[in-house]
Order: sequence, then C-alpha cells, then structure tokens
Amino acid sequence: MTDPKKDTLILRVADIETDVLTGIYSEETGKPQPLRITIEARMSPQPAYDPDTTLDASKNYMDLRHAATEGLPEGVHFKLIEAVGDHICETLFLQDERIEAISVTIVKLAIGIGSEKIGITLHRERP
Ligand SMILES: Nc1nc2c(c(=O)[nH]1)N=C([C@H](O)[C@@H](O)CO)CN2
Repeated sequence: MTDPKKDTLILRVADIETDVLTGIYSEETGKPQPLRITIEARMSPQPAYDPDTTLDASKNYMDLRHAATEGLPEGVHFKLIEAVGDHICETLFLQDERIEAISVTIVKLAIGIGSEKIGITLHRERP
C-alpha cells in the first residue's frame, strides 16, 4: 500500500486519441479502432524544484504520449485493450526506473451508445 504521507509526482496525459488494432471478434480483426487513452505515472518528487531545475530532475510527460502512439508496435493485433494498457505500462517501466506505478485508462470510442464510455483502467505497480 502507498504510504499516505509520502510525497508523489503524477505525470498525466489525458485523452490521447489514437487508432489501434484491437478487438476480440472476427469483424474487428485487421481494422484499427479509435481509442481514447489517459496515462498517469507516479514518481517520487525531488525534495524541491527551483526555477532553474532542468527536465532530467523529472520525466518528460511527452514520453507518456509516445508510449500510447508511436510506441505501440505496428501490425500487432491486441485482442484485449488490457493488452494495449500492459504494453504502455511495460514501455514506461523499462524506460525509466523512477516510475513507481502507472494507470492507463482506455475508452473504446467506436462502441459506446450516446454518452457511454466503455473501457478499462489498468493500474500496475512496478514489478
Ligand atoms: N475487458 C474487455 N472486455 C471486452 C473487450 C476488451 O478488450 N476487454 N473487447 C470486446 C470487444 O472487442 C468489443 O469491444 C466489441 O464490441 C468486448 N469486451
């Protein structure tokens, strides 16, 4: 369990819209589907950030966006969106040892009726 008194830094990129090969049914095979992906990555912050602190003291939040777009392998069909989420988590954990936990929320845009938002949130603590 996370220590409730521990300082945290959450990097967040919300509502990335990207097309991914995913779906469990035969009619979904071979067709990219639009997903809306939100990623949060938890780190321990520096004790303080002064105005001259440089990016190496943190992590570039654009790396989160990259993990959900160009970082997904071309031509791979993910049956479950859980597997898309796991690929994003693995990419980010491997990239930076300072990331302690990641949450990935994925909404499948093509299947909701009206204002429904159907999908998952996968939360992983660093293995
Ligand atoms: N937990 C999940 N449930 C479902 C998924 C999924 O990826 N994870 N996928 C589908 C189908 O592909 C659906 O989106 C098509 O209607 C169903 N349930």
